[in-house]
Amino acid sequence: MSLQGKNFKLSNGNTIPAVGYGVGTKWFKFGRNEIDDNVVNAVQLAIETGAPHIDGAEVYNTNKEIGQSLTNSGVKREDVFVTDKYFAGDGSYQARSTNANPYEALKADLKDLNVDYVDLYLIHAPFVKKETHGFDLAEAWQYLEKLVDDGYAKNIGVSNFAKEDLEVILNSKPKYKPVINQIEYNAYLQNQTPGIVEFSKSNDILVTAYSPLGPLLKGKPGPIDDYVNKLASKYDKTDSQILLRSVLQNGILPITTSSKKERIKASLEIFDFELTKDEVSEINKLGEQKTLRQYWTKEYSKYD
Ligand SMILES: NC(=O)C1=CN([C@@H]2O[C@H](COP(=O)(O)OP(=O)(O)OC[C@H]3O[C@@H](n4cnc5c(N)ncnc54)[C@H](OP(=O)(O)O)[C@@H]3O)[C@@H](O)[C@H]2O)C=CC1
Ligand SMILES: O=C1Nc2ccccc2C1=O
Repeated sequence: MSLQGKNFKLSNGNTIPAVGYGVGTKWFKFGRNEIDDNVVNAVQLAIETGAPHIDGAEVYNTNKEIGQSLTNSGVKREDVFVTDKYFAGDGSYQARSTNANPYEALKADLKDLNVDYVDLYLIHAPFVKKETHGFDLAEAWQYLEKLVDDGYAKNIGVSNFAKEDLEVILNSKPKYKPVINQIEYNAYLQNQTPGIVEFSKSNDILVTAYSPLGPLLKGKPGPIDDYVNKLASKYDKTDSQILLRSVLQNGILPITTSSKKERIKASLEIFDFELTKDEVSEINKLGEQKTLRQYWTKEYSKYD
């Protein structure tokens, strides 16, 4: 779970590149089934710029594009870390995996991704119910464990899980514990759900942060603006690099994205400087003055 160079070490001893490139959000194309060359080109650009970690999901409907970009770039399979996610759906999102269960879902996704295995498979959100899915959360987890045993996933984890959801899995005597909880995290949302960062860390579950640049993109004007900008001048970095670095120094892995080569490159150049402990604390402290939540608002904005 600790940062070692440009990787985090996971509780199972495996490693994960410490910055992820997302193929959801601006690339999300649920319901559009033709291959989108803009997405192929963007992911290819990211891989060719050196991004070693690609964050996809069935619901993004961009797995074929990821597969195409892996082929086009000629990158060796072992040199890129590929994540996929099982989308259970729920009341607020119409989308739902078209497959019967996570085991069948990943096997179908591997064909689109044109790979034999993924490095990480996540349950995209905890809204799995026996009545609607035919299996509960603990049983969903067993499908992921079987994917590990059968060689289709190297690591398994969860996303958007609250403490209670993690407890369901941890208390079910799992064969493998979740190694990751991917949640929305930025200076203005330091816990997607109450106490989730501390709870995840204390169970050796690495927190990964989606939408880490929220304060820059959706949070302005805001209480961290001037301070982040001052640090950017001090370290000769961009505001976004300061935000990504502060996420890392909170022991959390940032997942960002961009269509622009310079920004992709900048997102990978956050390992050659270090904020002081006080600077990270100050960003966190200033950040507490504001809340910014962009995803799963129907489920979680009750905590704001
Ligand atoms: N598990 C889940 O439920 C969720 C997972 N995710 C995952 O996380 C990924 C990242 O999420 P996202 O919210 O996009 O992350 P970010 O907060 O990093 O925002 C990325 C956006 O910022 C822009 N950007 C990048 N660098 C800069 C910069 N220096 N200055 C100004 N704008 C910049 C990019 O656009 P541009 O092209 O203009 O650079 C892009 O649209 C997703 O693609 C997905 O894989 C996201 C949401 C939910
Ligand atoms: O990237 C994403 N965009 C989304 C929109 C709604 C729910 C989940 C997601 C993602 O994971």
